Amino acid sequence: MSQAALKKQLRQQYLQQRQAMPETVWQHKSAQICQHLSQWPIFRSARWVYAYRSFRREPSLDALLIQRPQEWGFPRCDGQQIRWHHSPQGTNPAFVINRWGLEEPGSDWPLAGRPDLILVPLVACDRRGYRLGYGGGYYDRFLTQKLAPAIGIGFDACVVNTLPVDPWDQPLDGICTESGIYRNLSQYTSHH
Ligand SMILES: Nc1nc2c(c(=O)[nH]1)N(C=O)[C@@H](CNc1ccc(C(=O)N[C@@H](CCC(=O)O)C(=O)O)cc1)CN2
Ligand SMILES: Nc1ncnc2c1ncn2[C@@H]1O[C@H](COP(=O)(O)OP(=O)(O)OP(=O)(O)O)[C@@H](O)[C@H]1O
Repeated sequence: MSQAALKKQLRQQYLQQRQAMPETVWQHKSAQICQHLSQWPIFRSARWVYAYRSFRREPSLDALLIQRPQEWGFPRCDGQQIRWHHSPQGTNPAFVINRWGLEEPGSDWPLAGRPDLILVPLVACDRRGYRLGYGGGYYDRFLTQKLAPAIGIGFDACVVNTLPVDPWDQPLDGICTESGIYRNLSQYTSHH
């Protein structure tokens, strides 16, 4: 099987597993992830945090977005690139639903500042920090800029020993799951 086909198969497997998660479990685990992040010094001292809107049962960061008067950047797909937009404070701008059904900032929102921390949604991730996403290569292209620590956000069930790696894959600097934050992924012991 080609590497692309293998990645596709793994992507389907992990997405199916995640979609089967009951909503209450998803809410509880998302809240745990938000709790870990909100207590993490690197998060607390970050001014600009690049985040995402939960899609297909990705961990929800809503509890943080509400709680923290931080400067948040959200991704908008513009051709092959991600553009990061700022959601202005004190207002509640309506996200736009894009062609995948994903919530994006409007193209007229102001651009975000340079990130201090990047929260990267995972489909799956391995102990070396290599991740599997939706297959668009958006984060791989963006993370080559190495603007800030990139922390994968996912549930324990999506962390595996090894994923197939392509030359363009950018390893993450850590992950946060419902069981904690792992800067050096070798510290991560399986929770499932
Ligand atoms: N919440 C969230 N926002 C995000 C991302 C993300 O992973 N999570 N992205 C991270 O990149 C970007 C969006 N990337 C995406 C890439 C592909 C598909 C998608 O659904 N693709 C089709 C076909 C894929 C294929 O060609 O095989 C599909 O899966 O059906 C969705 C989002 C930017 N915003
Ligand atoms: N730095 C880059 N420059 C050009 N193309 C890239 C780059 N990084 C990734 N790509 C392309 O993007 C696609 C990424 O596929 P892959 O299956 O690794 O995506 P993914 O990591 O799951 O997706 P995503 O990063 O969107 O979550 C590949 O077709 C690859 O050729």
